[in-house]
Amino acid sequence: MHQIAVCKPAIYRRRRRRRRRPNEGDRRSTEIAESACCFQAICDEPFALTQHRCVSTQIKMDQYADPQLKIGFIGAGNMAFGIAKGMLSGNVLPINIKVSAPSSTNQGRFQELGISVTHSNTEVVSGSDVVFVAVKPHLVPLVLSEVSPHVQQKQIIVSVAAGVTLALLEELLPENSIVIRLMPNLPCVVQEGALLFARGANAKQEDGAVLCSLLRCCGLVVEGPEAWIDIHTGMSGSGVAFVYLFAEALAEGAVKMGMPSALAHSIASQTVLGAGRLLRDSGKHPAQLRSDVCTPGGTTIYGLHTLEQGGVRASVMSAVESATEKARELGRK
Ligand SMILES: NC(=O)C1=CN([C@@H]2O[C@H](COP(=O)(O)OP(=O)(O)OC[C@H]3O[C@@H](n4cnc5c(N)ncnc54)[C@H](OP(=O)(O)O)[C@@H]3O)[C@@H](O)[C@H]2O)C=CC1
Ligand SMILES: O=C(O)[C@@H]1CCC=N1
Repeated sequence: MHQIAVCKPAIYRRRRRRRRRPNEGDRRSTEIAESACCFQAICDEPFALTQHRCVSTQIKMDQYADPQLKIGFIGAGNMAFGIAKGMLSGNVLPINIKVSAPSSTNQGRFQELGISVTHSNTEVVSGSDVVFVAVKPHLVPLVLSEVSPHVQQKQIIVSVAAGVTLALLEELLPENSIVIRLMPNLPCVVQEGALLFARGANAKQEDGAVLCSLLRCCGLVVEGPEAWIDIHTGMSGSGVAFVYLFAEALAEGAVKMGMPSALAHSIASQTVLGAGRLLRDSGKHPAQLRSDVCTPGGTTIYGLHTLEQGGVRASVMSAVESATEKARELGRK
């Protein structure tokens, strides 16, 4: 039996809400009741992950983050920025976020959002309720040994580092620390991320709910067993780059056939976006949608035949496999 928290069903994702002020409680509870889109469910079948609307509701979670929560990021790179940007489109306020990094190289874009920055990791940890560890995987032991003396038991420590296991995180932090392992992806920055998290031994359902409430505007947020995190890393964390490669190749094909490059790239990105939205929002299997595009004897089936001859399906499956294996390998180091 897997515990699955689906925080943001696709059906609601398009309804953007303006940022709320802390005391807009009444309107918020009405909206929560209306949308009922953030809940914890117990599902027997992993297939429920694809349903976006779960199955049997057990605990209804607070849909919005506590506006008083203090959020810290250790690391000011691409992923920290993506998550912070996604959070700000919910009801998290920039004054409640602090980011640390050794250099100022990446701090400017956070400052532009009104987020405060520092070079001190311990300052971030000391002032935060939830701390995101967003440094490269090999730096996690160094960073956690530095901040560990400042970690308190009420804090939630969330690592986004590929391959770094809950067991290692728990070993590097004080006993009984609340630890969550999260694998996000870059489209969090445009609120279209796909995020999977697993709770450590001391992280309760409520801690998962707090994380969901913070991430609810980053995209689809799902809880699953830790064994799925490396797979999600290969399919979705890294998978975003596989899709970009496909988009680039689409555009290059069009350039080869004589279309101007800028137009080709613009149409390629819209094609990927449109195909993705239709796939997600229709709930149809990709094979069904593919068939909807194919006229018998028409252009698409000729193109698909060429792709199959090139082994694209096997290549993509192998890409997910090798990225997953690499994540597992990082975890064994
Ligand atoms: N990029 C992605 O799409 C995804 C990344 N991840 C994970 O996110 C994590 C971060 O990746 P990403 O954002 O791409 O990496 P980046 O290289 O963009 O950013 C790394 C950040 O870590 C900072 N840093 C380096 N050393 C320290 C230190 N000792 N203390 C505090 N901060 C430090 C860097 O500082 P400075 O700014 O000074 O260089 C930089 O801001 C990785 O573990 C990765 O596995 C997970 C999913 C997707
Ligand atoms: O390439 C990486 O290692 C990270 C993890 C997933 C996406 N980027």
